[in-house]
Amino acid sequence: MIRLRDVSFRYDTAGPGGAALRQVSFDVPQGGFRWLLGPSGAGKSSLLRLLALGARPTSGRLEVLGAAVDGARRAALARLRRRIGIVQQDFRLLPDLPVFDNIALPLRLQRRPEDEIRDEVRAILDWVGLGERAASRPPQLSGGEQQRVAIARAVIHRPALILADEPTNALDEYQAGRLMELFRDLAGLGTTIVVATHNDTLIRRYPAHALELAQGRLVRDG
Ligand SMILES: Nc1ncnc2c1ncn2[C@@H]1O[C@H](COP(=O)(O)OP(=O)(O)OP(=O)(O)O)[C@@H](O)[C@H]1O
Repeated sequence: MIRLRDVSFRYDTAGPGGAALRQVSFDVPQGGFRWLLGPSGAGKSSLLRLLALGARPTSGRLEVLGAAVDGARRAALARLRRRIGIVQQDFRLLPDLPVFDNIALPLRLQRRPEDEIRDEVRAILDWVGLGERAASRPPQLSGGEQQRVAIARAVIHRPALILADEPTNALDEYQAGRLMELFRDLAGLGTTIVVATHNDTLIRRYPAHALELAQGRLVRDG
């Protein structure tokens, strides 16, 4: 469950009048899927950053997974963050760690036993078609392969909320379709999912409730 009420956000470095989000209000129920749309600079990444607890609103009220973010202690935010899976536009993989360990990170943070971790990582590596690349380092992979590692890392710990910024931009149509089917299955199991994209073909193929931003304001919720 996500709830925003009159959320505004301005970067510390922004000039006068340069708010990235202006009085944005919406709800997403648990298990809801939302496209996040809008032209470049509209505020999509900024909104995802707030939802990922990477920054706090400048004003307004934000609840993520049912918890109020304003005033929450850092330890509480850190616990909440572990229930969120994030696919960033630039993947943010650790270049010196093998693919296996990149994907295992969220499970290691949960202190899961190593034999369980091995089984889970192997299964998801097969699902993303990278079963043979477990020992490779991210810089040895293509863009699409790196994006699939980032997706695997975002979903492996079965987060309650998935936030994805252009998660298909390096994928081919077949892989993008499989990702959308995974998202649909996960939403059906109660995962809340927000996906920012410019991919019109994908949006047409998978029509869903959309949140649309323009110059930091929410101009569509439906
Ligand atoms: N680190 C930053 N410091 C200052 N201003 C920023 C920063 N990041 C983004 N902005 C500004 O905030 C506004 C919203 O940017 P944001 O990145 O959220 O847009 P976006 O919709 O995600 O764009 P894109 O589709 O290009 O990724 C823009 O005016 C941008 O210039």
